[in-house]
Amino acid sequence: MIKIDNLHKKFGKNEVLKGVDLNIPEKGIFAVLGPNGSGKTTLIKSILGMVVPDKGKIFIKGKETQQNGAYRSDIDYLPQIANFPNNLGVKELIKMIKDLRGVNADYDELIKVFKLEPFLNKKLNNLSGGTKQKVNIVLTFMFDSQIVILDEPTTGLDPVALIHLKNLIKKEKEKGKTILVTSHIMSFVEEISDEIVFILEGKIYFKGNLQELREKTGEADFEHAIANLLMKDHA
Ligand SMILES: Nc1ncnc2c1ncn2[C@@H]1O[C@H](COP(=O)(O)OP(=O)(O)OP(=O)(O)O)[C@@H](O)[C@H]1O
Repeated sequence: MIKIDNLHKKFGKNEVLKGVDLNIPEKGIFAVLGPNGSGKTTLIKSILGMVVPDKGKIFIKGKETQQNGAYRSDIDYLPQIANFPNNLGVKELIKMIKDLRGVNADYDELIKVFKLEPFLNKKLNNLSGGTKQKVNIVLTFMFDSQIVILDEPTTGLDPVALIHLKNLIKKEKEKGKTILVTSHIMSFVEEISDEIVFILEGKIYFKGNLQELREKTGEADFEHAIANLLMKDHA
């Protein structure tokens, strides 16, 4: 579904991606993990065409992304920091994004699940961080693309909203979607992920399922297994 060949990206002298090779098959939840600043968002933005790599190729469904931007309409994206226009109301924003995208959007159920009805006519700058994130989630999941990319989707969510988010992600996977997610919340990653993709020193240091991760690190506990990989950073 997503194939990345020898991807390089630097910002000034800061070499962030140093030859990333990655193959993400169809259907499943793939967690992109790594230390702060390791390049998770840079990798995601490269897939989305929001960062232009210095070298390397990205293929989505077999088609090279740099040659045709049309593939982007096949991806639903939840950004780490959503910069909403603050003077818009929630309902107006939802409608605006729907019209911009120009495809079918289904948001009534999502608004209900995340209990956003009381906020529909409120301006975005009057909302709490967690409520803004719920709006961010609605804007992502109201579409029905084959690929879903979620950059830190749990930020600011209360435990009830977190449960709804997890159910939503699992439900989307059952529809056959390919979901890429970054998060620093290990219990969340452990519960939802089929595979872990771990970035270290600009490359994919590990890719495999939870069992393979346990075997590689010798740690039965997921959080300790990830910490074990993270500590390789300081070796
Ligand atoms: N537009 C940019 N200009 C300059 N440097 C950038 C830019 N975007 C990212 N970087 C740098 O690239 C490195 C990787 O950043 P990135 O946001 O991809 O990391 P991350 O793994 O997502 O981090 P975190 O876990 O903290 O969210 C960092 O050192 C960051 O400062």
